[in-house]
Amino acid sequence: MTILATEGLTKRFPRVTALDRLTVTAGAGVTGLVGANGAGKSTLIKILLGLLPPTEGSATVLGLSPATQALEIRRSVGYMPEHDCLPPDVSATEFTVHMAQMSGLPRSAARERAADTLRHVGLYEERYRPIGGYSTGMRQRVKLAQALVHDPRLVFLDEPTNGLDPQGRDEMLALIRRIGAEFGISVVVTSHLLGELERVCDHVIVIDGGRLLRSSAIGEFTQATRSITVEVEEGLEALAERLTSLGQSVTAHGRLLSVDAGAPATFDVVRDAVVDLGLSLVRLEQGRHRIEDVFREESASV
Ligand SMILES: Nc1ncnc2c1ncn2[C@@H]1O[C@H](COP(=O)(O)OP(=O)(O)OP(=O)(O)O)[C@@H](O)[C@H]1O
Repeated sequence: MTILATEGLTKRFPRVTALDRLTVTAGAGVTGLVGANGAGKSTLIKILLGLLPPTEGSATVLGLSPATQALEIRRSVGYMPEHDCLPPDVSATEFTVHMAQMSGLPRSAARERAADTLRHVGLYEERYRPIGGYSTGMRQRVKLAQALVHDPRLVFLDEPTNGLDPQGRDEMLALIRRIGAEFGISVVVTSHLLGELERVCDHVIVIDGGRLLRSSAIGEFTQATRSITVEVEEGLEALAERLTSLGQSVTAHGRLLSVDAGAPATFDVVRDAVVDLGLSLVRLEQGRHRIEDVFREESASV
């Protein structure tokens, strides 16, 4: 089943072309939409929702046209925007019930759905507190709840991990996986980090400067870009030398080292080298790729 398709989709603003003849399709499941800041991700979502008209080209969402069937699309699609303007003086329950009613549910059904949805996103205990006192992570969950409350077939999540600490990010990613796997709702989720989407997506679309760079199943991405990122407080050069002498392929990116992880043992080799050299480890992560790395690989392989 195709959940979205674009054909030559172009959006020109007076000073910038945000989308440039984008032709892409995505099927059911969790799709990651990846691109650096300004790549055109939010513009694409807004066009798909019928909130912005394209300059040229066409698109469909769940087989519907955003140009002529935006209301039908909003009935079946949820949207978690990147920025929020949540009212500070109402509770998550009041807000989510209100959003459910806005999408056509009667009050009693809206209350029931809001309670269920808030429980699913992990906001049940705090649901009667005013949103003004919520942390960033809780606000993100309110935004997610309002996107899910009308039981959509598809949700667009625009940068849902923005502003979250590592634990909050992990929790949000786990929730996204559950939305796709347990509730059977298709998800399109944006991020500027391929590494975090790798963990939850079935398919990834990469855009750069409004153009399609790549669209593939996640397996093809991870094979092509598998690496380990390591950051130490001091002694990065010594670590790079040690790893190179151990036969590892190492690239420095400022304060970070990226190590090709061809073999499963590479992770242990890096950890042992850090310990042997007595370095203080800040970060050691598998499979976190900056989007720029994918761009480099793509242009190198052209
Ligand atoms: N309403 C607008 N008027 C003029 N330019 C705009 C408008 N909306 C977006 N743009 C420009 O279009 C380009 C793409 O923006 P968009 O918000 O779609 O990118 P993005 O990939 O979502 O990045 P970010 O994560 O930073 O929001 C940017 O150069 C942005 O400045």
